[in-house]
Amino acid sequence: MTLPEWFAGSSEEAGFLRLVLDHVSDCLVAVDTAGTIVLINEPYCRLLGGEADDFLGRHITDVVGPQTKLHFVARGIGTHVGYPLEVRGHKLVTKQVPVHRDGKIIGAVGLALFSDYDALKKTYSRISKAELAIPQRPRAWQSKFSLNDIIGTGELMDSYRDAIKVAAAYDLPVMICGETGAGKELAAHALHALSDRRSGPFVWVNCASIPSELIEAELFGYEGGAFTGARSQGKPGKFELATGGVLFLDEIGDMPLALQGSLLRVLQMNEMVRVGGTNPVSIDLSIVCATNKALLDLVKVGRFREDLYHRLNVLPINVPPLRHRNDIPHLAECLLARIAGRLSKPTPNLTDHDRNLLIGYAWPGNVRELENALTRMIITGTLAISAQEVSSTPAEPDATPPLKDRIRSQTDAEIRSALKQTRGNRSRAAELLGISRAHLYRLLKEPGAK
Ligand SMILES: Nc1ncnc2c1ncn2[C@@H]1O[C@H](COP(=O)(O)OP(=O)(O)OP(=O)(O)O)[C@@H](O)[C@H]1O
Repeated sequence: MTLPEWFAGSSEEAGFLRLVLDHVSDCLVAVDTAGTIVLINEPYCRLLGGEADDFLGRHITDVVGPQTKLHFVARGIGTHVGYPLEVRGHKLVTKQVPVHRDGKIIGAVGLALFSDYDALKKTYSRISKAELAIPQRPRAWQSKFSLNDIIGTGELMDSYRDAIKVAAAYDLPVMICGETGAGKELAAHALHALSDRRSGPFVWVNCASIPSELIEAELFGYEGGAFTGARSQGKPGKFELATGGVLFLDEIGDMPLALQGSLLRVLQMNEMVRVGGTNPVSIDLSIVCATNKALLDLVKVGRFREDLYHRLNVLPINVPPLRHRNDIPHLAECLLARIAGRLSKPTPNLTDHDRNLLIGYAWPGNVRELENALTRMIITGTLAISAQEVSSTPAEPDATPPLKDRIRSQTDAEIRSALKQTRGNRSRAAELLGISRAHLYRLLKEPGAK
């Protein structure tokens, strides 16, 4: 390469830079503000069919043709990225940008991004295929709430929050039980936000709201043309979308029996096949389920598979119903401020009468019902709860042991049963529990394990 004075120094750096430019397989040319070629690398010389000395010192339009814009760019007139340029029969896609020194334009550099359109087409097709292969992760698949969003004071709420923290610390299936509106979905979001999988997606499915004939495709995805109406390029299911994160199966008690069998197989094998597909895809996610039904009762009447129940119910979280909580006025005050803020209204104060109403009512719809009553209060100015629904004595909290202890004993029971079934074979017991062997060993070594 023949070089301009300012580039032709004999320092090691200048030599190295010259070598780099010659080794770059893309064509590169630089001009000064007059459009005169001051630098040209080997690949461009090869493409033009000459030596650098044949081109240096000549105007760029003489060498590559009148369609180039590089001499304009060198005078500060524009920048061109992805500019198509035909040079001696070669169809290039180029980038032409000005070169600045001390804030002044001193020339321009032209670089071929692609040396022919075929190379561009091939690259485009590779990118498209790679994009199709990567499951798209829309921003929507994120947890929206954290532990801080769970309002509540007192022992009952502390042990409920502890149960979420414990569940978030393990990569084990979690079963969240609680009445409607008590906060099961909120707990699932908080769990994901606390877990090691928080940077992965949080994908939710409501098993009760998807028609049973569609739920399999919704969960496991489908290949193109798997059924009438299927998208031609297929679609990833919720399992694939949740890769690396948490899959939240809400209302698990409403999952059709046939699908329960498929789900169990997927959890046992740790891999799934899309509907209409043949290739198994391995899965890497945590399962969190929620139910407001007594699953064991469903098991007894044959509406929920017992084996699936045991596989999913490894770490239970019981969300307390509102009537068992002794912090209702505090919760109501916090919610009033939150809802009033959202509605851009002043926050009303609770009177003693309001507090008594709140404490005395049974709240069958739990926190959701409370939120609705408070929203109406902000709008109408009065807290209206139907008098006949207010009981004379507030409900007492259950005298159950702390949730942490219940989780521990539940985990122990599951492990004991698995070890019994496998006659003490820990590898097989781990398999049966759907956890790794190392995980089982960790659980067995934990303080309090029986
Ligand atoms: N401890 C809490 N602090 C603040 N808000 C809460 C709390 N618990 C529940 N909520 C709010 O109550 C509403 C109902 O909660 P969520 O949807 O989590 O209940 P759910 O148990 O999943 O109900 P469902 O069974 O009907 O689906 C939501 O707006 C949620 O943010």
